[in-house]
Amino acid sequence: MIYTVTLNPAMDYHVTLDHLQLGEINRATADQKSPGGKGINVSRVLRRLGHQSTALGFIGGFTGNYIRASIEEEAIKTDFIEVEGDTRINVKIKADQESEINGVSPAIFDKHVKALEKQLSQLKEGDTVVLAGSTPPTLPASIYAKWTVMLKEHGVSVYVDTSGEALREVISSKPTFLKPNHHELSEIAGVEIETIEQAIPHIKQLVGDEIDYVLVTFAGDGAVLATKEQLLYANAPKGTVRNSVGAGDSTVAGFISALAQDKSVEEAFKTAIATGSATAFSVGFADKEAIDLLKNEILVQPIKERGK
Ligand SMILES: Nc1ncnc2c1ncn2[C@@H]1O[C@H](COP(=O)(O)OP(=O)(O)OP(=O)(O)O)[C@@H](O)[C@H]1O
Ligand SMILES: O=P(O)(O)OC[C@@]1(O)O[C@H](CO)[C@@H](O)[C@@H]1O
Repeated sequence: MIYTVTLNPAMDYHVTLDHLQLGEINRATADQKSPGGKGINVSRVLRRLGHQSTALGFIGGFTGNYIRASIEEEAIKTDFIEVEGDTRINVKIKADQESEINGVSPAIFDKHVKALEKQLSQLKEGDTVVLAGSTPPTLPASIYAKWTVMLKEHGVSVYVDTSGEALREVISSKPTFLKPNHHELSEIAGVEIETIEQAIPHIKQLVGDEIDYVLVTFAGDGAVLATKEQLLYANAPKGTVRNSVGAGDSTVAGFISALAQDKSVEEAFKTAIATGSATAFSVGFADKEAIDLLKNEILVQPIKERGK
């Protein structure tokens, strides 16, 4: 079974306007709400790719009810822990450029964490868990690392997509899969990384730290996937970006989907990038038809390192 964990879900409120004028009243030309948070997005894209998953995490209040109802409507299983405060609202502004204001998590207490840990402790060999998104400020940044150790001891594959301190902390717990974008890789490495060439030693270091799959995305400039045996590059297909919210989550879902169908690592990488780009080129999330079409535009090739 596949489980996604979203500790800090959100009702995403997307507003479109021609131009954002700070310090003025801005009037949207369109708006839309959607259930969000990285793990929840992974569950939604997995569903579109034909896979069932159970969405776990903390939800509360009217926004929490909205999230549960909307994703259950998409036939996604949920087993959320209820918290007292309202799940946050994240504002996604699409004007001349994209801007985001992510809200604050409701307080999460020990009893909530214990309830989630009980669920996670029941997972078995062969299960897959996605730990995705920010960790609420009332929880230690080491929480993903702690759970990764416990889950891997139970034979569970652990996919992690997070940022900041939680990302730095999780590396030593050896998750199965890590998906930093190049800005997050810079944070891990402590140096600015702008090119694939600059990224390679740091990506190899993560594989050396015994992470099975390290997938680093460079938005429209392609991506690198490293395993112990392979170092691969994939181009990103060309297209008009309509919405980059959830593109990274779609990448994770595409990778899991292909491996769940016993596809090769190269095919999983190609599916991951096609799924990420199909979402970037869509108004909402990618659908399977768009993903399959984009796969034809992606070439996965080994990276030849200088002097080797
Ligand atoms: N300009 C683009 N052109 C084509 N594909 C894109 C573009 N931007 C993003 N993507 C697709 O989305 C994937 C993830 O993008 P990115 O590197 O921005 O990761 P991220 O920051 O985790 O994403 P998110 O926007 O969800 O936070 C890329 O690997 C690519 O497949
Ligand atoms: O604040 P976090 O947890 O880092 O990210 C949350 C978020 O921006 O990520 C998703 C897109 O990846 C959105 O649905 C959601 O609003």
